[in-house]
Amino acid sequence: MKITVIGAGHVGATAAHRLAEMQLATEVVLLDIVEGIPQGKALDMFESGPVGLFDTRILGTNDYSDTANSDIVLITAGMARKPGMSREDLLMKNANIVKQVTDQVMTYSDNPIIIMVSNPLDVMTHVSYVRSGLPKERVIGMAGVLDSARFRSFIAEELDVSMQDINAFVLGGHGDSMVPVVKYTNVAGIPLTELLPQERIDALVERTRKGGAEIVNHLKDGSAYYAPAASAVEMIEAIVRDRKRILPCSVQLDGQYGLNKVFIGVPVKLGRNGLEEIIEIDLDQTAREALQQSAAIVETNCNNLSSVLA
Ligand SMILES: NC(=O)c1ccc[n+]([C@@H]2O[C@H](COP(=O)([O-])OP(=O)(O)OC[C@H]3O[C@@H](n4cnc5c(N)ncnc54)[C@H](O)[C@@H]3O)[C@@H](O)[C@H]2O)c1
Ligand SMILES: O=C(O)C[C@H](O)C(=O)O
Repeated sequence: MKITVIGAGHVGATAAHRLAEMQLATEVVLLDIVEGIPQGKALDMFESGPVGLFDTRILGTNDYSDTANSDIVLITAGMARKPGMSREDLLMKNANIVKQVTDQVMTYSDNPIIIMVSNPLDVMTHVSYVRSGLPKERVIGMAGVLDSARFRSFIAEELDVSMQDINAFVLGGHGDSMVPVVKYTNVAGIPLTELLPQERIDALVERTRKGGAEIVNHLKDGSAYYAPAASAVEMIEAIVRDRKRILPCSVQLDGQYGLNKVFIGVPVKLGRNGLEEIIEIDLDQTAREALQQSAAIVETNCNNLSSVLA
């Protein structure tokens, strides 16, 4: 198994190290446009092998030929936002980066599974899907796992219970219009609505929606990376180990939820073939409308990119 991580910044480097420690690949390639950074970080990670107890080879490079025949490619290249910015403010710059990165990846790997991280997430997944020519099962965006992890961590803290017992789904686009689905949120099977009053649930939902911005406002010069990297690696682990995990991911819908040809976060089954099934859950009217609103924003942003995608 060969896994390439494009972008050796905060998310990319953190994910590469985690992939190596978990021995999810025999070889991890870390590529960045800046000379020296991927080489230095990869060597540093490799040297942690004897104490981290892993044998994964890690190569840092600026040369796409080193990514040849990758099974999985994690794309984290691009700008991160700063306080006051929305993820959409990154649209044009990152679309050009993701387009160029995808073209290079596809020059050296015939049939990789691409996991997108760069923002705005759903639109960048669309860009990579269009440029790569890969089937939709092989281009998947990471956001729902992160947004759900945030919601789960806030619920665990509020109830003073183990994170392990919290199940939650956050669907929709990875933006202010994301859709935390309280109906499917439970603590060891007990519906959240039986454990918390509605106003506390509303507060946790609101904090989840703004979870990315909360961290940007602390960091001042960049965005979250520990939870995002862990979330991307959870998706990769499901694929590498053919776990058939049900995780919320951004995938292209084909009529499900009344939506067509748009990338949006929904529950899917992830296994060796990438996206193995889109799961259509019953949503109440408010959640269904919120999902459709979220999808409309993604569609508008994709339409604004026709010149980049030409
Ligand atoms: N989907 C999510 O939930 C999620 C979570 C966190 C971050 N993100 C996004 O991920 C992206 C990366 O975030 P980060 O914190 O790692 O940023 P970062 O600035 O730390 O790293 C980005 C890296 O991309 C590299 N890069 C830029 N252009 C490139 C190119 N053409 N080819 C190769 N590498 C290139 C930069 O040199 C840099 O090292 C951002 O767009 C951010 O918004 C998304
Ligand atoms: O908030 C950001 O810009 C980064 C990422 O999308 C996040 O949710 O942490």
